Order: sequence, then structure tokens, then C-alpha cells
Amino acid sequence: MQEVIKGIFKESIALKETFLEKCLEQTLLLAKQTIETIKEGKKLLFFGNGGSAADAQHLAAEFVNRFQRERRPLPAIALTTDTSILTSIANDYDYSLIFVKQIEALGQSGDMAWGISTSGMSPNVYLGLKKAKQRGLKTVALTGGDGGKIANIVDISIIVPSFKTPRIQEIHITIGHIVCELVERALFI
Ligand SMILES: O=C(CO)[C@@H](O)[C@H](O)[C@H](O)[C@H](O)COP(=O)(O)O
Ligand SMILES: [Zn+2]
Repeated sequence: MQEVIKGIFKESIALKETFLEKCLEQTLLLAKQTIETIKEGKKLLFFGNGGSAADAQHLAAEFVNRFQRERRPLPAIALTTDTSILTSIANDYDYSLIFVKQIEALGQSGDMAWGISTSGMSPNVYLGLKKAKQRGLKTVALTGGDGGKIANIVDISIIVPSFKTPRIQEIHITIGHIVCELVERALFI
């Protein structure tokens, strides 16, 4: 078991190093665009499935509550949390529309939609991002693997260079935390 633990840490460390070499510029761009979005008084919408739904909620909480500094709450929402909305859309229409309808209801021009999908293939994330773009939101995809079909349709695409879902997720949440840190440094003393 110790070897398994060591192996996972080594894999995670190596992937983070590769990520830093390949994706620093995109991460910086994401942070800058997020800062601009908040400065303009617009909001952030986060969504994904499974572990990525947890990431969506985790990140929305960092913005609305606080990250590391005492400061005013910032406008962010996870589209993964309201079980009545989620179950009624999935039940009456289709699971692929759970984010689309919420973006139609809540997304406004200039807001920023973050779709999180390790495969880049989840239909509900894909359709949510397409709708966001249609409505004039800035679109962000955090993916992995080859980016799937989601990576191509967004303004800012960050593809973690791995096909292992948990390792990709670990970098997604690191990216989220980095953006939180840079937002707080840029906007609050
Ligand atoms: O957390 C994990 C695996 O680490 C799972 O819950 C995982 O998020 C789910 O299988 C998702 O449905 C995968 O969707 P996606 O990342 O491919 O969009
Ligand atoms: Zn997981």
C-alpha cells in the first residue's frame, strides 16, 4: 500500500510539473478574465458532474464566502446544487439540459461560465457551454485527455495533459484555488 501511495503522489507531482510547463499562460489568462468579470460586476457560474460538481460548489463557496482574505462576498453560483431544479429538468426534459436551462434563467451577457469535465465529453456540460456562448457569457472549459468536444467551443480552454480522472480533478481544483488567490490579490488589500 505504501508503494501505491508513493506512486499516486509521484504521478500527481509529475503531472503538476508538466501542467505548469504547458498551461501557465492559459491559467494566467483565466485569472485575468475572472478578475475583469468581477470588476465589471458580473458573476461566475460553475458546473460539472460527479467530482466536478463538487469542484463547482467548492469554488462558488470560495467566492461567495471568502478564500483567504477578509473581503466582501463575490458573485458566484454552482449550477449543481438545487435538487428540485436538477431533478425536474432531468425528469421532464433530459439530463443533458440540467445546465442549459439554468444558464438560460440565470446567465447574463458578460458573466463567466466555467464548465468542468475531465473527459470534455459530458453532454450537459457541452450544451451548457454552448448556451452560455450563445447568450454572450465568457466561456471557460477545464478538461483533460484530449479536451473532448468541449475544449473547442470555449473562449478559454485549459486541458490537463492526463487521461486519469482523479489526477485531472486534482489539478482542476488547484487551478480554481490559484484563480481565487489571484482574484483576492488583485481586488483586495
Ligand atoms: O470524481 C469522480 C472520479 O474521480 C467521478 O465522480 C466523476 O466526476 C464522474 O464519473 C463524472 O460523471 C465524470 O464526468 P466528466 O468529468 O467526464 O465530465
Ligand atoms: Zn473523484
